[in-house]
Amino acid sequence: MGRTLAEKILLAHTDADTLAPGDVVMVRCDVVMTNDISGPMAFRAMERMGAARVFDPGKVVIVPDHFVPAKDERSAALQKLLRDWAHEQGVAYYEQGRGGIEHQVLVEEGWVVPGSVIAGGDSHTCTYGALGSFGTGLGSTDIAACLASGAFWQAVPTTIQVELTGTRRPFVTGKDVILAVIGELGVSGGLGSVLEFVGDGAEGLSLDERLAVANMAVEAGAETGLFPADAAVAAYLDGRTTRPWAAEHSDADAQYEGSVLIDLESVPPLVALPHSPGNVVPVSEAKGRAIDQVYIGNCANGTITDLRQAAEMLRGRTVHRRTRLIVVPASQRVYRQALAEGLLDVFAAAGALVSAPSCGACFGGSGGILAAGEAAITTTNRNFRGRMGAGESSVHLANAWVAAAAAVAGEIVDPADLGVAS
Ligand SMILES: CC(C)[C@H](C(=O)O)[C@@H](O)C(=O)O
Ligand code: SF4
Repeated sequence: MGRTLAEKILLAHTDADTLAPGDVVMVRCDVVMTNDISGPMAFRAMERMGAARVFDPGKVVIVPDHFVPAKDERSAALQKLLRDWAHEQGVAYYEQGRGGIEHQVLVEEGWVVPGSVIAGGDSHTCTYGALGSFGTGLGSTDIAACLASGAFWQAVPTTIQVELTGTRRPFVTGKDVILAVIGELGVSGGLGSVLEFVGDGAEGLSLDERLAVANMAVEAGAETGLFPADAAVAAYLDGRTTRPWAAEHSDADAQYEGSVLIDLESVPPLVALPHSPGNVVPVSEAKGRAIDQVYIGNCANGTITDLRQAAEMLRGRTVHRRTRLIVVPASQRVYRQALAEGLLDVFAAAGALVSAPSCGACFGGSGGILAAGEAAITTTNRNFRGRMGAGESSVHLANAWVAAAAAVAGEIVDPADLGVAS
């Protein structure tokens, strides 16, 4: 019987001769990643396990990103612990100013290659599926086990095939593709599964857009979201990594748990209404909702592609007087690229605040917390109640075109109604 891409990757990382969905197998990791929240917890768990050193310093990456720059004494202490630990263990460490949000950093820095297994102390480790890597988020105790032994227990997931066909309409991005999928599957429809994206519509997504899609696989409950590696991935990795890799695909007779077919021509720009990423409606149905804060950033949609879209919408325009706009490039590389392209000046001229690469307000950490009664539209991936601040605030999720258009209008609008500034 044929195997899915996920089964092939996992099998290559176990000592087993065969595996099937539901089997619990010990999987070797190629990379273990953790951050300033999950890291310190994992280090303590590692100590309790009696492990003093990591299994392989060349395979461990530490990225402080959730509370950077340190927002208070506590976050400063956590970051000091992380920094000291990383240096003591001799593992890779991306200091603020040289890194950014963990997932963007790992991809940019060539840690992520097709066919690899990456264990991350963060639920959006599934982002790496954009490059055909089995990236998966684990709890801190599992991360501690990975740091100490280089392996973790994984229940072999089933695979749901998501076929994307056709051409996208204007102002429709990878964000809308994944919102459409979550709208269809629901927030737990992917539990115990991997989402595998195939079809001409998947191949037509740029790498940045694939990152946005894979990133939100976990919002459908999935273990990860996989794109089989293709020429676009090969081109991206060229000169970026020395890690060996090979492109794999699911066999033609592989067994799927289910399938979803999305005709991209029928997908308009979408908005996930408060308080669930599964609460998806066409932007036309969200029109007219007043917006206090627009936030363009996060590990799903803080890429140069997102910033270009936002800048195109904002060039020569100003942010509405009742609204504030915060733009957070996902990494220092994205920041510098945006600077070189003049995008940061477009934002500043429009009256937006450009912040340092960080998780920032995405999870209510710092730099843009919402007050009770406030409404936001963001390019982030979660809009649970209280996610960005007060329990009585509300968050809408959308792509960068829609978010930037809302900043101009002071309310949610269809970006097509506004058009891009000439
Ligand atoms: C705090 C952190 C470990 C968490 C996660 O695991 O995803 C965060 O990044 C989030 O997006 O909620
Ligand atoms: S940007 Fe947001 S979603 Fe991504 S890792 Fe940071 S807190 Fe989590």
